[in-house]
Amino acid sequence: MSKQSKRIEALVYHAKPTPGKIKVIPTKKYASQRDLSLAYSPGVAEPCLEIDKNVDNVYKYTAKGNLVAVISNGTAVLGLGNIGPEASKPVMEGKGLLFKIFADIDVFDIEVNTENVDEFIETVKNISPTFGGINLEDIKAPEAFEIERRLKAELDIPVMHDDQHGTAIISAAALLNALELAEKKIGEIRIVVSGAGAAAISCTRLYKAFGVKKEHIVMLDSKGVIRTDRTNLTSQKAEFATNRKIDSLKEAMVDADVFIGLSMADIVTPEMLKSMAKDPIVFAMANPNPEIDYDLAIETREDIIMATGRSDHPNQVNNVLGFPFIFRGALDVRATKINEAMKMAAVKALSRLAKEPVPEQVNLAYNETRLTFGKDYIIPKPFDPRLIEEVPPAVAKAAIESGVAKAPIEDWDRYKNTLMERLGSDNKLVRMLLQRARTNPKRIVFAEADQLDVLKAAQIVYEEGVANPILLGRRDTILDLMTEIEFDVDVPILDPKSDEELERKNRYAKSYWEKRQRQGVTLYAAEQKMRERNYYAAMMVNEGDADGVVTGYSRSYPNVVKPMLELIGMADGVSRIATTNVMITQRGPMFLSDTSINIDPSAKDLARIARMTSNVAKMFGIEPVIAMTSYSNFGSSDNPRAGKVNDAVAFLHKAYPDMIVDGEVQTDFALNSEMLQDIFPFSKLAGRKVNTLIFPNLDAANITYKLLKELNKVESIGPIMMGMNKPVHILQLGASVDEIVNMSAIAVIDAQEREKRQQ
Ligand SMILES: NC(=O)C1=CN([C@@H]2O[C@H](COP(=O)(O)OP(=O)(O)OC[C@H]3O[C@@H](n4cnc5c(N)ncnc54)[C@H](OP(=O)(O)O)[C@@H]3O)[C@@H](O)[C@H]2O)C=CC1
Ligand SMILES: CC(=O)C(=O)O
Ligand SMILES: [Mg+2]
Repeated sequence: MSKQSKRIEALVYHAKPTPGKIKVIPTKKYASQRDLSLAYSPGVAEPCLEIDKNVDNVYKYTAKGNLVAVISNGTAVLGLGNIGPEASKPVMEGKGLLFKIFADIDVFDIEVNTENVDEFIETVKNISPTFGGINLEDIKAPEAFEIERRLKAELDIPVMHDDQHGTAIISAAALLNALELAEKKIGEIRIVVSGAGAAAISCTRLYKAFGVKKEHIVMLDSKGVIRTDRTNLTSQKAEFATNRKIDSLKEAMVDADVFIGLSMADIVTPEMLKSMAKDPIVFAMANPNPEIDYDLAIETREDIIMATGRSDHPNQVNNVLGFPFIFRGALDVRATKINEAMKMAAVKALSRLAKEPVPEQVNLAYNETRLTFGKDYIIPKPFDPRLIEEVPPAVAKAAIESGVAKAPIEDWDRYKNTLMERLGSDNKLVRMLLQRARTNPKRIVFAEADQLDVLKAAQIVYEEGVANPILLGRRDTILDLMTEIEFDVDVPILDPKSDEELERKNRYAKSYWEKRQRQGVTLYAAEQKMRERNYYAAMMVNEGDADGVVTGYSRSYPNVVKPMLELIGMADGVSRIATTNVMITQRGPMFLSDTSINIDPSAKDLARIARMTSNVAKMFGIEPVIAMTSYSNFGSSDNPRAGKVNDAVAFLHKAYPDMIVDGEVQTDFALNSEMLQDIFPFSKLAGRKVNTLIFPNLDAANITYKLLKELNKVESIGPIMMGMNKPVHILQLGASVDEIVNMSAIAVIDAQEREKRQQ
């Protein structure tokens, strides 16, 4: 994507469909008059009085305990400088979004219109009763130091200037790991720090606390090397002034072991890198563009360990890895501060996590076969679900031990469970899916691209780099719609009904005819068939002109399945196709099968459906725990309908003893592990969290998934086709744009998986 189109993409992302990135959602019922009389006057007076009696009750009756203020005055926004409060708002909203998706913390972003330190402090103090914590952001040095120091002293809720401490924590964890790889001792390294602002000063202080020697540090600001003989240094800069008689970054870099960039883009040259010591460690963390381009640095030195603040290269050293989890831990024990012990605990947790085996889910999200601790993986990835399990408990423990926790945790297992559940209902899986598709996009045919929603989805997957769409349908309609939605790019458009691309169409017809000429198909009939979009799309995949198909938006499911089965067929060893839907529920992703194809599957079919669904769950990086559902429990009914499910279970237990599957079981027992454990302790599901439900027939599966979708507004991915010979994915009639986008990502990943298996 060109710089210009990235720019437009970013602007459109922020502008549409609703300006900005954050909104407020009520957490209580508000449907009836009764609800409103509780939510507001008169009912609301009761919690007011309770809080008036005891101010700590504010944590019990209001959102304070989970609410963080992200506050800036816009004086040091990323590496963009002093661009003012309004221009800083997108960054602050962005932090709000990250707090929410990574740690389920709610945020109000607050942009304050003052550069005066006293006024700023007064403003924050005056609004602090609303919040459980204060994240100061993008405030320039040296004012940032005084603002943070005074607010910490004067408020009894955690205050952290993230550019200082978040960055220090993440980069220290990465530095410790990089030094381990380079086999260098922290007490011996020579380090150059470019930048002497909020981030650079705090990072360097923390490195010193971990053992870097002061005499081994050279720090630079916009005026050059900070030397002891320079006049008018701030006290923070003076802390790191060097006795060495050098003037420039170029001189400082000679024989340095580590470069820390917290200044601005493109100030480091390849020559400077070449002059560094063996196995140099370079953290170029200026945002959005680093001190030296990642690729240039890698090309320049083979032995480099390189990190940037960006997400599009390995080793993203960015405070996003810290603030959500640090505040989570601090809020959960009602810490009055974020102190050194808590910061150190976060550093250690992050550094340790990078050395542990990476869960398959993370490999899948980044399309890596095996991420392992090494030069390209010195710090965990932001999408790693272990971050919320590991970092907040470490921070919370340190808060308790250092005596700043007002509500210490007693049951740590329970706490860890609540942390996991916090992320259960978000759309993490969808993010992972799109992220993974993006790493190796495939050519996907959209067989109904002349339908507005299908075309919109094709536009999104194109612009997000999820897939390379091929648009099939009436050319004029497609072109008109493309103009309407400003999808102004050069993607292939093919119209099966027209006589364009006759050579291709004839080729498909001939190939189709050759396979079926002894089944009564004439060449003429084959040519006619190729005018039909689904036949044409299927032939594109068969002939290797596309990697997958997404279709079915405007036709009934069976009408689309038929041509796909006829042309593409089932995969080797498969005797039945089926579908599964992934429902993104409060308790996490749930696989429901078979939602679209087999009306009344036999016991053997049910076993096959369970087996195929198990494979799809693994493709998502999820270890399947499967309940074979019914209206009865473990033989409690002798009706053949329940018996069928029981037989399927018996077959699976025998053929696949390692599969975690059991039943027949009612859905309430399946979903309530304690109840199951109490009454059916012998079950393989007892004490486990079921994530896959296999239904006894199509009625039950289809009704359940649609009910969840409509009544509970549960997001659904699918129906995902299982058992086809090629990546063909069929939408439900009238699927939404989001559903089509998700399905396209599935088609891409399906194609990626098949490619991997062939290699
Ligand atoms: N990856 C991450 O997670 C994070 C990255 N950052 C990045 O760090 C940078 C600084 O942020 P922050 O500390 O908050 O901002 P500040 O405004 O507090 O500090 C900026 C510092 O950069 C110095 N500087 C400017 N130009 C140069 C130059 N050519 N050579 C050396 N130093 C220079 C300034 O010098 P002077 O003192 O003379 O003005 C100042 O000391 C930004 O690019 C920001 O995006 C920040 C936080 C987190
Ligand atoms: C990441 C961040 O906080 C910054 O660049 O300022
Ligand atoms: Mg910042």
